[in-house]
Amino acid sequence: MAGGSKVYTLAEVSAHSDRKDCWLLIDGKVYDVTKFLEDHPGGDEVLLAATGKDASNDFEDVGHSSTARAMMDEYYVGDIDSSSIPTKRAYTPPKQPYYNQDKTTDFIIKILQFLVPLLILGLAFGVRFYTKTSTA
Ligand code: HEM
Repeated sequence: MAGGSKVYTLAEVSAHSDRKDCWLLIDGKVYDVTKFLEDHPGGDEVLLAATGKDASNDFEDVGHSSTARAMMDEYYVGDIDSSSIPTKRAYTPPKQPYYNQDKTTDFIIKILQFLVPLLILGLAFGVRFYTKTSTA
């Protein structure tokens, strides 16, 4: 099958996912690699495993040569209807326990951590001073 300018949905591409009929979706283009399965240097299993989805990452991860990329034209049958590919879900931050945005209490705690030892020190000096003067 050659020279297709047909637009397929992901569901249509997914319908061709076996050894006798194997289509791949790579970079928005649809390839019928059925005849190439046995000749693929990476084996047929990887190609079959890459069916029914956007195989662009799988294809790129292997680091295919320019020769491999040139071969693709031969198997090109059409393009993908991009609206049929599920888009990545928007990032939703994980639910966190209540976060104290108001730093006032933190600030008060820090001041107290600093003041309380000072207070104790002052008290100790006060007591010492008092006991000294009273006994003198
Ligand atoms: C129309 C699509 C594809 C064509 C024409 C193609 C062609 C080739 C060619 C010519 C090679 C030999 C090495 C090179 O020249 O880069 C190769 C290797 C390989 N390909 Fe593909 N390939 C296709 C799709 C895929 C996909 C979707 C996968 C999925 C993972 C894949 C996995 C591999 C692996 C694992 C190797 C072996 C790499 C190695 O052993 O060095 N290929 N392919």
